[in-house]
Amino acid sequence: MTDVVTIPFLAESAPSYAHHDDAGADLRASEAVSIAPGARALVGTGVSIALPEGYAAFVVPRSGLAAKHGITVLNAPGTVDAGYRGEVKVTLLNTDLERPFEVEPGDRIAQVIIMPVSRAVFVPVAELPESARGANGFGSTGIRDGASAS
Ligand SMILES: O=c1ccn([C@H]2C[C@H](O)[C@@H](COP(=O)(O)OP(=O)(O)OP(=O)(O)O)O2)c(=O)[nH]1
Ligand SMILES: [Mg+2]
Repeated sequence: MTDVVTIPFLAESAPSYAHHDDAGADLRASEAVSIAPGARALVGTGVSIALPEGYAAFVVPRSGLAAKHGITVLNAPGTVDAGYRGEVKVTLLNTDLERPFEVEPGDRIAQVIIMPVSRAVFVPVAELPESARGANGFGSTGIRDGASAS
């Protein structure tokens, strides 16, 4: 394990890593919420953190909830700024159009990844340096090898 970042938190318990080498620490719901089919809900975690300057925390979905229940994080990755001292919340979306999803307090509903982030200085220029991709994007390379892009 390298680059251990110390993060002060306010709560009964911290986000927790299921394994020592996991990238994501699980966030627990602090409240019971029923999410109707196709609906979203802002779910509290009860946790507030103080990230060191130069870091951010990204709230991302758990694959098991996505694959088994159609639950995702609507704004993934949710961005927690270093200066944010409020409660970390998770915007869950129930993509299942038939079954509601029940959140109970303590349920591990999402995970948070702590990352160093660069601070940019945006500099206006007359033209940008050339690149192989240029302005191509949004499917320009296609999906299947050997087929023309569409
Ligand atoms: O999934 C998330 C995303 C954000 N936040 C908190 C921490 C973050 O620092 C703050 C603002 O997030 P963001 O910048 O994404 O939201 P905004 O809509 O731009 O709000 P603001 O105008 O407050 O920046 O909300 C969360 O708790 N969970
Ligand atoms: Mg913002």
